[in-house]
Amino acid sequence: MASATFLSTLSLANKNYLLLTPTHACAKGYTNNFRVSNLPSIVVRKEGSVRSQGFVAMQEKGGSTLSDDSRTKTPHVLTVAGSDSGAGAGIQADLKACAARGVYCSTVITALTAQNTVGVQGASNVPEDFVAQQLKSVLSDMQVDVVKTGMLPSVGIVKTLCRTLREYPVHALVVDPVMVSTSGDVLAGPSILSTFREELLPMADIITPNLKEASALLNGMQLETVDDMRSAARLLHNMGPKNVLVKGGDLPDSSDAVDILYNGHNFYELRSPRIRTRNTHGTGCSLASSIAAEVAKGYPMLSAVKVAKRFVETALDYSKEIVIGNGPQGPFDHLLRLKSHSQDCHRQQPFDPSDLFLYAVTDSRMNKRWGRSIVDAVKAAIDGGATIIQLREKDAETKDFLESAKACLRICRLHGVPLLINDRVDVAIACDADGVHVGQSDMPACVARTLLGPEKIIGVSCKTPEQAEQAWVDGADYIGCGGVYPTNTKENNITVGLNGLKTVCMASKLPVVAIGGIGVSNARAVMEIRTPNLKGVAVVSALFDRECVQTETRKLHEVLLGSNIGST
Ligand SMILES: Cc1ncc(COP(=O)(O)OP(=O)(O)O)c(N)n1
Ligand SMILES: Cc1nc(C(=O)O)sc1CCOP(=O)(O)O
Ligand SMILES: [Mg+2]
Repeated sequence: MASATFLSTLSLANKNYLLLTPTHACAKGYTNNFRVSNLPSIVVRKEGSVRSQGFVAMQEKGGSTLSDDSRTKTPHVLTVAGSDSGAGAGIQADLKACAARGVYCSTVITALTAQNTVGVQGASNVPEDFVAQQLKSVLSDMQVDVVKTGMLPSVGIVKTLCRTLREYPVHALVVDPVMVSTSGDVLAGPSILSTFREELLPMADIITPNLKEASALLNGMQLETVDDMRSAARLLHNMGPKNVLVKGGDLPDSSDAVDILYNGHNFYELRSPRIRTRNTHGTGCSLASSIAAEVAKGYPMLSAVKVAKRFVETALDYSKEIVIGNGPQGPFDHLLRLKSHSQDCHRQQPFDPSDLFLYAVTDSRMNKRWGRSIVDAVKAAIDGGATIIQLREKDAETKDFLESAKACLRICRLHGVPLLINDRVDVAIACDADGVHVGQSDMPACVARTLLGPEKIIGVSCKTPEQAEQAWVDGADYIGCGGVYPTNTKENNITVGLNGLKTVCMASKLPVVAIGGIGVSNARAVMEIRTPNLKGVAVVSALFDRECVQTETRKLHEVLLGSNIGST
């Protein structure tokens, strides 16, 4: 193995950074029996603040040379567990949890189970030597940071794992001592207990038993109170793991979910409100995998447990209503995406450029002047024929803006009209709007895209072909081009005129909506530049600085229909 001092000779091309040696790493909590090839490196600024955490790739066992650069390594969890055909628990839950927590997850399958939300209908163990082969395949090739174990159905498989881990030590071992499924089916019998106690637990950085598992490991000890959990944690700690997390989810008479973490010195009582849901299948596997994921990223154990618990609770809460399977214990959604929306309140359609036909952009000052609420303004515009709405509330307090946006969204969803938020990506995310419109000095579209995901609509204001090209590169869906005419609505706005509009349209790979000083009197002239990707007009004052928004919108709608745009 490369010596520890060898690492301290490392330096980066950029002399402003230091690479922490194993001594530093140990001080940061990386104290386990990791192999040097997995040694986490922490790059810090000279003045001491952590810049990034990563892992330096080193030559496999026995090597004393580092790889030729200081590429950061993807945190990697290897799960050694059983397959759940229903995909709520086991290997499948581990993969989803790790993906959700942003770490790579490889898999060694110990057993196949025929399983669903009703229970476990069948199980078949993978032969020991094939478990050994899978372990070797992964550990001899990939730089695994943390091994997480789930269903280990035979003494032979536990022994195989322990033997392999001695041969290929990793940074940390997270043991979820799975014995009984949530449905009550036995996944690892009592014969396994002594091997757990004698071989596996002493190697573990953390074990995560629930009350039944803790009781089984402690020869049937009664666990009914939080004090009992503390006693159990202490007794289990005596068996050798560095940390014990006794999960109190099954504790009777408790409105909170209480877990006890014990590290041999301190007890931490981790409480959170109990989430009432049938969708708890796979909670234990997901929690252990999430802890493994956070440890793989370099978090100390207490932080890893807290973050993992918060993640699982959020996912459970989010998934309260999802319905998968007919049994009593449904899976939950790790990626927070399956939440059911009723058909009429969830935008199902991808962005349709023809939605830009009559684009109504609100203005808080105008609404105030005419004594109408933003919700009433939006309703009236939709009734008049607006095909897309943008909330451009420059003076609104964030809290009020969010509330109004939610109310407007309900109306827009009912009518199938997309609702975008001007400038405020945070508000768009918070209310689950259909997208945002950003200008050249707002959040860059590529960043908004990362935050909003691939499906939301992003519009970008562009006055030049170069800006239009950048909007395309950044992943925008459309551009707004203006000011076509002078406007009082936006201060110091440069007017590009019909020629400028045409130039941008011809250069743009994205659909275009024209904006600035447009109303009933000139909308036709705008559309008559007749470039195929000019799809409509965006209008503020000609709709909202008027007594009757609905009437003005209807008039503009008629003009636009007359100009036969969007059809070329
Ligand atoms: C459809 C549409 N086009 C252009 C704009 C202007 O956006 P921006 O340049 O960010 O200016 P503000 O609207 O934020 O003042 C727009 N809002 N909508
Ligand atoms: C918000 C906005 N953006 C513009 C641009 O040129 O990008 S012009 C503009 C104001 C449009 O308001 P009205 O329809 O009242 O002229
Ligand atoms: Mg803006």
